[in-house]
Amino acid sequence: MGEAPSVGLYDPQEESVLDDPKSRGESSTTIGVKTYFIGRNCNEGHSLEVRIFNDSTGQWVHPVVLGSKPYSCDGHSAVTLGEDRVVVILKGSSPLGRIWFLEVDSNYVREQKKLRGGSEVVAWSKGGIGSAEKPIVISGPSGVGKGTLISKLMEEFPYLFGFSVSHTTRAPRNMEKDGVHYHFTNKSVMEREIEDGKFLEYASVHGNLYGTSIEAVEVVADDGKRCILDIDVQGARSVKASSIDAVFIFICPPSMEELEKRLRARGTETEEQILKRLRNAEAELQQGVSSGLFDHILYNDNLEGCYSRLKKILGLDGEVVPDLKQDSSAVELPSHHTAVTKRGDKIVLECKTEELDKSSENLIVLDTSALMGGAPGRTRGIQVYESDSYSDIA
Ligand SMILES: Nc1nc2c(ncn2[C@@H]2O[C@H](COP(=O)(O)OP(=O)(O)O)[C@@H](O)[C@H]2O)c(=O)[nH]1
Ligand SMILES: Nc1ncnc2c1ncn2[C@@H]1O[C@H](COP(=O)(O)OP(=O)(O)O)[C@@H](O)[C@H]1O
Repeated sequence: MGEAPSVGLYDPQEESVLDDPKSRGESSTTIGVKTYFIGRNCNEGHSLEVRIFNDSTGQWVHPVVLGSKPYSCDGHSAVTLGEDRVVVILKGSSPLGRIWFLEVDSNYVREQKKLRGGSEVVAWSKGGIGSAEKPIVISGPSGVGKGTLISKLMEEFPYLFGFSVSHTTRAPRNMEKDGVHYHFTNKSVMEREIEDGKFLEYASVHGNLYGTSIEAVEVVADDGKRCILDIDVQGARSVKASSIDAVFIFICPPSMEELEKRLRARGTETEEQILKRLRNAEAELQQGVSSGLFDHILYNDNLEGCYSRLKKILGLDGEVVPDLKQDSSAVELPSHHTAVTKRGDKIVLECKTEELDKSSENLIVLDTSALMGGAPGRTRGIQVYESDSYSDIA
């Protein structure tokens, strides 16, 4: 294992060590020959920045940083978890979540390194407490009724579901609003954002680019809702190959004639676009039905019947509608901790609480033994509980 460099802050201008990182709120954690320095950047709204010292080469590296960055005003603690990630626990007010993971050698990071010609890459993933419900991916040919079914679901259960607003380079239709139905963008901007690692998946569909940004899914999860993605079969395949664990649903038309009728009746496409969509529908249907990619295939013959079957799949057909909100029974993480230690899979925070003018110490345990997901999405499955003493923590 490499030794951490003499403590100090790297000055990108000077390429030299300046002062003690602790005095600037910077943490350092070592995995193998690399030490990861994580500290806030006051020039960039207090986002946490990452730089790496490679002990074997004696070089400092500024990695490509993927994912949304955490923000911290009051400091943080960092501990390694296995050989592939660092857990970062923020102090102070953190409306967007207190637990973050910096992946340094996960499958996703290795893939991204390869795509970027071997450059050093790290990726942030926000931590999710408890096991939030899986996102729902809905695919199917144009005009089959995906949007109609999703709208019905969102109208009936607005507090349970949130729609992942995709980016697209196609022109808006009459009634479509930017930021609501899609984020309308152009090809060069979207290609640059894809290059910057801002998208969970993207595909060229009917001659335009479409993609789901990491942020689109995060916004829904931050709202404590279950995310619905309306994406094509290529996008569904990318999501399936990623760390995101989702429910995959494919919607089929009763016949090609009925599909054509619905597309024409919608009246949103030109004749040329309708013909292109119908041509593409054949291949989509074949892949959707036979690829084994989808967990459920629904025939949208009669709308109400199809909607009922969709609700059944999602466990919404009973009298008691389940509370799909994120685990509300979880212990709240206090805004400050005084020390952090690691015991196997468990991270223990020592916290001081001030109540009725009395201060007491307690231990908050973050159990990471059943983590799921990870960058480019969330890392879910953290269990949080209180403990009276270290001896109770197995
Ligand atoms: N891969 C991918 N496909 C998307 C995304 N957003 C929409 N699509 C798909 O793009 C296709 C065309 O969508 P759209 O232009 O809205 O037409 P519509 O399906 O006829 O309503 C549909 O199959 C959508 O499911 C996305 O973010 N990623
Ligand atoms: N089961 C159905 N029967 C008849 N028309 C339907 C049905 N489901 C949807 N439609 C209609 O078909 C058209 C296409 O539906 P839409 O939801 O826009 O499809 P998609 O989002 O899959 O492209 C819309 O005009 C919609 O009202």
